Amino acid sequence: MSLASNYTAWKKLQSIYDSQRSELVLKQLFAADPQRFAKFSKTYHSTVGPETTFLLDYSKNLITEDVLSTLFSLAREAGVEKTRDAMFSGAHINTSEDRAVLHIALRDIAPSENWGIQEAGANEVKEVLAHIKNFTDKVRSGEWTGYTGKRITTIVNIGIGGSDLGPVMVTEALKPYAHPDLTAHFVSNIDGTHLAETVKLCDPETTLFIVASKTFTTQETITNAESARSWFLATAKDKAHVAKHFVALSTNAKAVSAFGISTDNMFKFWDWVGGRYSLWSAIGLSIALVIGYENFEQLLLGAHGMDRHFKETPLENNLPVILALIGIWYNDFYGSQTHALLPYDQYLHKFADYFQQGDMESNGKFITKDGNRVDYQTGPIIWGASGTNGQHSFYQLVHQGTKLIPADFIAPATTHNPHVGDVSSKHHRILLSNFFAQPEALAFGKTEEEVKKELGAGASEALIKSKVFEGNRPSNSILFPLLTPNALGALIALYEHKIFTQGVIWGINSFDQMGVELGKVLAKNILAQLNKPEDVTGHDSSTTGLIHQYQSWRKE
Ligand SMILES: O=P(O)(O)OC[C@H]1O[C@H](O)[C@H](O)[C@@H](O)[C@@H]1O
Repeated sequence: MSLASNYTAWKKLQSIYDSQRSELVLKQLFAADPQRFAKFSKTYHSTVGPETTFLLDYSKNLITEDVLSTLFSLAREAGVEKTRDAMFSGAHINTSEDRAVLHIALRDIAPSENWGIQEAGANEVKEVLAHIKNFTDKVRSGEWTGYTGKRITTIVNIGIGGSDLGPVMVTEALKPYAHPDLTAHFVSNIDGTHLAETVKLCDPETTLFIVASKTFTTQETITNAESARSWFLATAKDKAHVAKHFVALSTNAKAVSAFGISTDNMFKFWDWVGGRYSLWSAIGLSIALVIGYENFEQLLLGAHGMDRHFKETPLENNLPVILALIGIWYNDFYGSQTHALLPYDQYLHKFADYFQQGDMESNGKFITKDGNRVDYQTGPIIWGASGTNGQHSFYQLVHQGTKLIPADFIAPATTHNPHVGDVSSKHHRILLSNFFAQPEALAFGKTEEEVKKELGAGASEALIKSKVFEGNRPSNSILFPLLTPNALGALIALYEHKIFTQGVIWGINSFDQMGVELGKVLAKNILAQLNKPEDVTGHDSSTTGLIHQYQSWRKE
């Protein structure tokens, strides 16, 4: 496998960038081609389940047909199609861990394509889905009761990283579908404050703890779960009651039993499900509890539709591939460091947080699969907030700062909350007017002449200059009818496959996460030294100094 920078198409892209960059001006490109929107936008229609549609408009990007076709050549040269097919067949494309990558098999439903069947064992997937359905139906109907016979009203998911962010993001996004009498909390941080503040809101008689951990060895999760159990037993007393209030989601049955949770109350998944791709697996139990199994299935089906699109559509019409390639154009040729995800939907307020792990843990790597150091940028820094809040904080820099920040604007045409008080339609129209205006302002800006005209005679040069918007700042817009479980599933899968495609082009392994290990090991070593100053050995003077100061100040 070669470095991406050695590909012919990469070199061609570099020369296009060097020679044509000054011509890539959105104002001119739009003026020169009235068909630009038609040319550079696509509507996605799901081929499975209920009609899920969305429009991807990528016309406000610094691209021409020549740039795009060279980007498609790059994808072909890098073997995107081949590696994609290898993933769907169950090949061990996660080479460093020698594992298949089959989150696509978790949502391979109705009708099943048997993707990666040998590896995934479709029956096992179905069995776990049936287990989830059975359990969630019981809890939601009140048939499953706590140790005093009361129904469960509160669930607390204890997990971190992929065992937390997906469930948090999706349950927030799909609140309109939530069970009215079930409240969900999520505890992730090892900071005891997180659990302490959460259990203040819980009654041990009516709370169900879901211990979510793929490995079941994660320090934060196991510590939080142990503390939650002792909080529960302080009231419930009898250990036998734990069975009604603690379930586990894991690939590690042995560790689950050792923790004291019966394997009957364990929902299993497999090592071919990456943590940051696991909301579709048993890790989604909290989602299914909150929105109901049928809606959870719709989420899976939405993703399945996008999987098919990704697998079957030629690259030129393939939405995840288009997003990936445009991202590479900015990341590797314009030198952009970040990519903003800006959903104009309060329900999607955790979307950027979710894809911080999804994208940055997948593609934040400097070593290729065959061990070479890359000589180009890989994964972008993902960040963002829901509109319009961001407009009143960081958009200043996006519009007039010195950095090029490509952004995706995401919005539903219809809101779940058309009526607020006795006001109808107003909020959503204002919201969407901003969703349309911001990409327009970024792309086309405001010239000095326009500012001068506005300010009239006598305005100082400095004031005029400060009000100029250079424009030519790129963005994608994604518009869909309504944020349903199905639409959300498709949207998440769209970004998952974008990440995949970029990883293949950069030649890195998007499915391991070696970079999180070193800190964990050092923390373990330091934890054993925290008692006494004389135990603190083997560190640099800064680390030693910090620990000594902590030891002198602490009051526990
Ligand atoms: O689900 P767990 O095994 O508890 O892992 C939780 C998280 O911790 C690890 O450090 C990884 O970086 C994440 O990818 C993972 O999602």
